[in-house]
Amino acid sequence: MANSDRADTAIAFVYRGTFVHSTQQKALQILKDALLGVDTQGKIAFIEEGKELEKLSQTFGFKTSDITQLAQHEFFMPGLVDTHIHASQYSYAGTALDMPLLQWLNAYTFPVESRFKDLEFARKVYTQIVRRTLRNGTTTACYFATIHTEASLLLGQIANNFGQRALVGKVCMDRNDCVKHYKETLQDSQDETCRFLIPVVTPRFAPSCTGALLEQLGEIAKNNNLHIQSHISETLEEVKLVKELFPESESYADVYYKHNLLTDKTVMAHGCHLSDEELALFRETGASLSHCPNSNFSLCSGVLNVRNVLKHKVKLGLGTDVAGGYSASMLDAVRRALDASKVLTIQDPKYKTLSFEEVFRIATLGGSQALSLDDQTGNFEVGKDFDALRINVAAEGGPIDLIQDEEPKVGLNWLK
Ligand SMILES: O=c1[nH]c(=O)c2nc[nH]c2[nH]1
Ligand SMILES: [Zn+2]
Repeated sequence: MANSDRADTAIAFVYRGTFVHSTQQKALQILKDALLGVDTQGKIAFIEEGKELEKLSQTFGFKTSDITQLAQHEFFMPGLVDTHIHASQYSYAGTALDMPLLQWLNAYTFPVESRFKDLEFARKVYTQIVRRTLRNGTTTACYFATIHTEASLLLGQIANNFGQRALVGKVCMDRNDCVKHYKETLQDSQDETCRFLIPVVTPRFAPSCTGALLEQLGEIAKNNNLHIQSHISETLEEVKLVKELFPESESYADVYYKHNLLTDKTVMAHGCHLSDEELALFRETGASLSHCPNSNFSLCSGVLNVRNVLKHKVKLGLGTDVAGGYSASMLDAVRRALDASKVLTIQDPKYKTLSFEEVFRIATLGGSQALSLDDQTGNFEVGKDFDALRINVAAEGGPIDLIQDEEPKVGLNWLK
């Protein structure tokens, strides 16, 4: 939209100062002394250099006295996007990390998740996780809830009340031989997914679902143009199990593909052990991956080769994967993603370590692309929602000690 068209919308806020974000071309762009206007719908009306003030105030009809000036040590950045987090598992985050995935699910996860039929327990945990992630700078989250529809709806309501952009999935699973009461019938899983408002169709992962359920979920997603989320190729043991359970499929990715669950609105967590052929299938279908390094280290699952994912032009976001990941902070996910990349460089010195700037992009713009929300959020482009964090690196009692007279640097320590 041209500025003259945008001028028709009333301006609610104008900020002047430093803006840091990513674009397709630049992993990290620092705009110093920029002016950003937000319209009454919360959308970015303009972002231009400070020297354009006169022209902008005439075009958009705001007074210079209305401008909010950021302090020297402040900047705006886009809200962080957590592309994979289990809200229900927050109740035991930071504990129970002494087993690999399949055993961990049976010993800890399923028994805890089965408690979410109790709405008061659900309200308590879901309020805490939404509060905590918002405090950590996560303005958009793609949540797994549990198999319970009412509690999953409650999570959506709580996120909405706190002002967090949330995709919420009622978990679907009609196969669970370990905690026998924590599963649904095929019919219930289908009916409850349809009853759930704005659902993210959420088959837990292929081993928890029969082919019949995967097929129904693929149909529901297709008929209603819905987002889809699941897990894929997190551990080698899981890959082997999927081969046994779905012998007719060529690969793990093919299981989802055959059931119409790999689309341009799909986000799959992990993908540590995907082959190049499977990555090509992701690229072809427009499906994306959520890189969850804390979880991958904590459950000893594997190390995602992010360079290879990017080389295959697969959309990629970052996820905390609470509680396989012990931290609900996306800043932790950024740090772990860098660690994971360095592990690969240690193993093969020719591996080009990811830069901080690249991981910043994956945590913001990449996440919005992975969730197919990049028309609304992810960076400071005109027309998108103003979805931002105001960072003060010199905040009283904050975690950073500034060296006098130095220019503020963008690094890994602006948030606790
Ligand atoms: O990290 C994970 N957390 C889970 O809850 C889960 N379920 C299936 N696969 C999973 N992986
Ligand atoms: Zn997960």
